[in-house]
This record gives sequence, structure tokens and C-alpha cells, in this order.
Amino acid sequence: MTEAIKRSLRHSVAARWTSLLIVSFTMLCGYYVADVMSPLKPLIEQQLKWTSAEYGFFTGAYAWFNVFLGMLIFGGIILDKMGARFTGILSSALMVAGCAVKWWAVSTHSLDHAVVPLLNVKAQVMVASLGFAAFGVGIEIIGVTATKVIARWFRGYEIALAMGLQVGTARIGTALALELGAPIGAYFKAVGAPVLLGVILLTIGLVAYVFYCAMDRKLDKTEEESGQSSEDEEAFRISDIREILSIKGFWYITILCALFYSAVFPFLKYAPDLMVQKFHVKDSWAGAIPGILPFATIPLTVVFGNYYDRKGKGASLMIIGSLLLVVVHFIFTVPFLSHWTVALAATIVLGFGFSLVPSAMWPSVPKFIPHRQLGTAYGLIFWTQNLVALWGIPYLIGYVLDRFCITGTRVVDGVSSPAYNYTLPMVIFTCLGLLAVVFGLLLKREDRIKGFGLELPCREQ
Ligand SMILES: NCCCC[C@H](NC(=O)[C@@H](N)CCCCN)C(=O)O
Repeated sequence: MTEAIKRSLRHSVAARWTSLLIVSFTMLCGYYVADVMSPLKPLIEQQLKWTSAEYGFFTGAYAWFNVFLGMLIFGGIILDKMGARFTGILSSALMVAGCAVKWWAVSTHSLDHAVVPLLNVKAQVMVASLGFAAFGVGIEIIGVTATKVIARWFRGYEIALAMGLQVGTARIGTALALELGAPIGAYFKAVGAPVLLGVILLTIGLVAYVFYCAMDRKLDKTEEESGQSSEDEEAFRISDIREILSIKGFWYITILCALFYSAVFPFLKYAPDLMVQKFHVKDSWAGAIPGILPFATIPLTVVFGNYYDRKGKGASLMIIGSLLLVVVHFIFTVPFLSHWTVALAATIVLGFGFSLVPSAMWPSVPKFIPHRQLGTAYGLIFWTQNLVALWGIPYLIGYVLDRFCITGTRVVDGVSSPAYNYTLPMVIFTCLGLLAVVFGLLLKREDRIKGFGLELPCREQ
């Protein structure tokens, strides 16, 4: 056997980065669809006549199956048992199907005036939500899969940089959604137009993932030939879950993740509306300032990921990132700070926080969880994050807005919709950020006690 054959494919720089590029592209397409409805909120209220509570119901649907059917936990287990090829294709196909259902629901007139019996929910809201829920399963499981794929290819190499790049690339999808969603919707005078673009992108993402599968197969082969087959092939045991849950550091990082993302993802869902309602931005430009956030995080996740690889300080980076979140949300809370330049400056600072924490958090997990349990561990973290940050908090904010924050009526182009005061939701986001700081500190203390190495560099020196 020649030396070239004996070496695992993951030692090839080109192969490592190509695999990263492909899975990151599939994630980008998914993130576009995950966020494309946020800048459309004003248009949805005007055209489809949804209320904020209905919008919150729909937004929270993303996490329904993941949380209440435990799909993310099963997804993580399936990933550990069946591997990245099967799991990735399955989840990509689910994303396409879910988004197609959502597009149909917001485009058809056949659901007009229909209401789901017993639940008393508009049929259009319900069908769109079910589509979004199926899509949510796909995007979350492919997210777990991509993370494990990167952990496998980049073990001992630039793992934090690679995860940062993946998150950064995926967020280009969010940026595109926030920047283009409202203009496309306004141009076509249809909420469905930017969603249809999502169906097309997801189909391309699925094809890209099929290409990745060929590389994954080759990686398996070279690992086998070089005698480096990882522990992946060991069968999943139910005791793995018990083992993972017995690690206190795992709990701290999971809670920190849920709190941190609760103060970011639901905020992003409402940020375009906040810009209109508090900062007097025009409806068609609602997503322009929040759209800067993902753009800002693209280079920053790379810079901080690279820093973590080389210098370490993972727990400290998570604490600093959470602190920035508190400062920014507090600024958004103050009622008289309502000039759009304040929103712009605060959004840029938020970009630092939104890069610092993920750049350090995701590559920290393999420091205390063995590779063969990573799918299950990330599945559990994502499950908690879905429960709190992607379901509970968006729903709570929608409820709080409708119940406590309506101040009157706005009339745009002859169409009226409610006017909101966002102070109370922003107080909630600030408190979530504060709690994230507390759990960051607890994680740092636990790392000092147990020696996970969170403050050490990721890259083998
Ligand atoms: N390598 C782990 C990547 C996680 C990145 C993280 N995404 C999530 O946490 C997803 N569960 C939620 C995706 C929602 C899309 N708007 C991130 O920071 O984006």
C-alpha cells in the first residue's frame, strides 16, 4: 500500500475544505428559508391579515416536531447510528418538502376563510406552520450532521475556524433572506415569491449534498485502509445518553446555548418589525438593518474561530459575547433612543456577540464529548435550544406584543395594522442575555475544576 493510500482523506487540505464548502452551501440555502418570513411580517399582516400572535404561532412551528416529537434527539441518534450520508440526504429532502408546503399555503386562495375546527386557527396559518415544522426538522438535523461532519474532517486541525466558517456561510443565507425578502415580496406583490426562491435554493442544496456523500464515502474508505476507522462504527447505546447527561459542563453549555440563542433568534424574527415600529424605518426597508447582523458575523466568526484554534480562551469568549448581548438589548430597550443610527450601531455590536459565542461554543463540545456520541450530544443541545429559543420565546414575544404592547393602528397604503411598543419584549431579551452571562461563568468554573481544556487552543500545536 502506498503512503498516499494509507493516509486518510481528511489529511488532504483540499478535501477537507471542499467538504466544508459543500455542507456550508447546503446550510446557507436552509438558513435563507428559515429566516425569509421575518422581513415579510408587515406584508403578511397587510396581505394575509395574520395577527402578531398568528405570526408568532407560525414562527414557533419551526420547532414543533423537533421538540414535541423529539425529532432532534432521534435525529442525533440516527446520525450516530446511520452516518452523515443517510441523515444528510433525508434531512435535505425534508427541507425541500416542508418549504414547498409552506409556499403553497401562503400562495393559494383555496385556504381563504377556512379555520381548523377545535383549534380555531386559520387553515392557511396551520398549513404554512406544518410545512415550516417539517422544514424545521430538516434544517436542524442537517445542522447537527454538518457539525459532526466538520468535527470528523477537522479533528486536530482548524476545527473552530471551520465551524466558524460554516456558521458564517450559513448566515449569508439569513442575510440574503433579511435583505431580499421584503423587496422581492414587494416587487411581486406576493408573500409567496421569496418563499418559492427558497424551494429552488433548497433543491440545489440537496444536489450539493449528494456530491458531499461521494467524498464521505471516500473518506470512509481511506480511513479503513489506513486503519484509522474512528469509533463511529461502535453501535449506539442508550447508556450514551445517560453518560452525556451526567456531565455538568454539558448542562451548562446546553443552558447557555438556549439562553443566548433565545436572545438572538427570536429577536431577529421581530427585529424588522422593531425597526418599523420604533425606529421609523419604511416597511419595504424593514430587514435592511437586521440584515447587517448576519453579514457582520460572517468575517467575525472566522476571526474568533481562528483565535480559539490558536489561542484558546473558549469559555471567556462565550462570556464576553453574552455580555455584549446584554448591552445591545438594553440600548434597544431605552424608549428615547429611537434614531435609526442607534439601531445600526447596536446591530453592529450585536454582530460581535453573535459571533463570539457560537465561534467558541460549538467547537467546545468535542472537548468533553467523544466523537461517537457527538451526534446525540449536539442533538440534545439543539433540542433544548429549539424548545426555548425557537419555540417558547418567539411564541411568548408574539403573545406579549398582542396582549400588552399594542398602542394604536398604523395605516400603510390604505391598509391598517397594529402599532406596537417594543419596550417589554426588549426587557425580556436583556434578562435572557444576563442569564446567559451567569451560565457562561458557571461553565468557566466547571472547566477549571474538570479540566475540559476550554481555555486551551483547539489546534494541535
Ligand atoms: N456548528 C453548529 C452550528 C450551529 C449554528 C447555529 N445554528 C443553530 O443553532 C440552529 N439550531 C438554528 C438555526 C436557525 C436558523 N436561523 C447558529 O449560530 O446559526
